[in-house]
Amino acid sequence: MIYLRREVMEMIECQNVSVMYNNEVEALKKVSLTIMGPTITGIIGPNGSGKSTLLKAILGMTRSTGKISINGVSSKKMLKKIAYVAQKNLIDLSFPITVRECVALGTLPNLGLFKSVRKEDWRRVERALEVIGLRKEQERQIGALSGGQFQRVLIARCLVQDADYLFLDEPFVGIDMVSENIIIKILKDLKKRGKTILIVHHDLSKVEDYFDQLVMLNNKIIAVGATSNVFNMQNLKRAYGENIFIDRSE
Ligand SMILES: Nc1ncnc2c1ncn2[C@@H]1O[C@H](COP(=O)(O)OP(=O)(O)OP(=O)(O)O)[C@@H](O)[C@H]1O
Repeated sequence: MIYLRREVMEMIECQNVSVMYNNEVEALKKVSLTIMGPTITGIIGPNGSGKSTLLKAILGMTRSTGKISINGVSSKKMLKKIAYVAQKNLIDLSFPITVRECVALGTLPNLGLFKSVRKEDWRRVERALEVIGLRKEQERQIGALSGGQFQRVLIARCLVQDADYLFLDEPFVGIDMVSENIIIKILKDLKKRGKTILIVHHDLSKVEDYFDQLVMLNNKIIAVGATSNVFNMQNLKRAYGENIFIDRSE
């Protein structure tokens, strides 16, 4: 059998993208960048530097000026191709839904209105639960999971959606090391399968292990490119200030 590798180059492009909240906070100032895929790209910068806003602007969740395109098409027309996991504190864990049902929500963007989840989709749900190691917990309510387990469920929902792009906002905050390692392994595997992954991240000690590319922000672009070119003291000081300290010890 001959396997043909997909040679389409994925690309996210922002040209002069600005976001102003309430006519007073300029969260993004004329941000221009190109993210080539498949890659795992980290978006880093201090608190309030516009990291989440950048994801939301690409997703059309916040009003922006400038031009944002994915593979040359306006990003708003590409939303079906993007799976998004918001910051954990924005998700209602008291919603009465089981792990299995939560993962199955990932099938909805590809279903027609009022259609129910198909048999083959439930098989994809089973496989995703297997990959994240939570098959035994599938009938549990999501509110009864640990933070790390819940984050894994959200990743499983993205796997089921089978989107080309994955946007994750602070996926590793407040989770255990086992879950973090499982998630990063899955993400590296997804990259090998051609996905382009954007992660808002704040733990600088992991940056070199996790990301091929970096977007360093401080409301404007400080640097963009390969992690080996961007992640240096000079850029870090420009983004975070002179007192930056990185703890690389485990
Ligand atoms: N909905 C909103 N209304 C008004 N201001 C907002 C809104 N969302 C974000 N901001 C402001 O825009 C700026 C950028 O916020 P954003 O959440 O994008 O930063 P961030 O880098 O993701 O921050 P953090 O690391 O703290 O999560 C901040 O000053 C924030 O207070």
